[in-house]
Amino acid sequence: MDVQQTHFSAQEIAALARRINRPIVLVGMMGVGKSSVGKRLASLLDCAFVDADEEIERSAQMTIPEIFDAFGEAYFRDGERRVIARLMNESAGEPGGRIVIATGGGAFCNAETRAAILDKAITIWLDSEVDTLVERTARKDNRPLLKQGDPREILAKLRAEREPYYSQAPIHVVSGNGPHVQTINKVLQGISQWL
Ligand SMILES: Nc1ncnc2c1ncn2[C@@H]1O[C@H](COP(=O)(O)OP(=O)(O)O)[C@@H](O)[C@H]1O
Ligand SMILES: O=C(O)C1=C[C@@H](OP(=O)(O)O)[C@@H](O)[C@H](O)C1
Ligand SMILES: [Mg+2]
Repeated sequence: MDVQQTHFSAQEIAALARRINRPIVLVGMMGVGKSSVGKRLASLLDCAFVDADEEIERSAQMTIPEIFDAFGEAYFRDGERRVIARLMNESAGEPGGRIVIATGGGAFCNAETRAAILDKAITIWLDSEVDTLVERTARKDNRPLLKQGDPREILAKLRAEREPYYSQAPIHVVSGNGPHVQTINKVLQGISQWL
């Protein structure tokens, strides 16, 4: 994403990037935009981007649906916990400690993972209405939890169950139906105000 598309000047974004001295971690429901917003945010801040789901797939040499199919959700959650612990530690090696990490939607519900992220990162809860989550998750067929019944019911139930965890993040950004840049502007503003 180009700086020109945001509400910020290149100088303002560079100055903000210099103030960031630890990982930025995106948490929130499936389809809220953690992966796609995270990638664009990292490119604007000129730092590395890691998607925890992709890391799990890379180390298992399997896709997430294949992992769920072959070994079940508990196995996936264990891998997810270990991968995020590793990413939180490795981020110290990035220039200025800056890196953007997109988590999978369930990761922040694990107490150990949540404590590590809250302790070491700038944590941003991306949040959307259920209708938006339904529409966005329907675009890709790679979320096994949504195959277990009606996706809208599952998303609404998980969103309500997980809100007590997500709401522990110090920065809350609502991602509406507009383009990515609208969410990015709110994220940049949220980080700037919180730092
Ligand atoms: N703010 C946004 N505006 C428009 N589309 C979005 C936005 N955030 C995400 N999307 C789209 O929604 C879908 C799911 O986004 P993704 O980043 O994979 O979410 P997550 O990683 O949180 O599950 C993708 O097609 C993505 O391009
Ligand atoms: O919410 C969840 O429990 C999950 C979210 C997915 O990631 P996204 O949030 O990036 O879709 C992925 O980790 C897995 O399918 C489980
Ligand atoms: Mg994702």
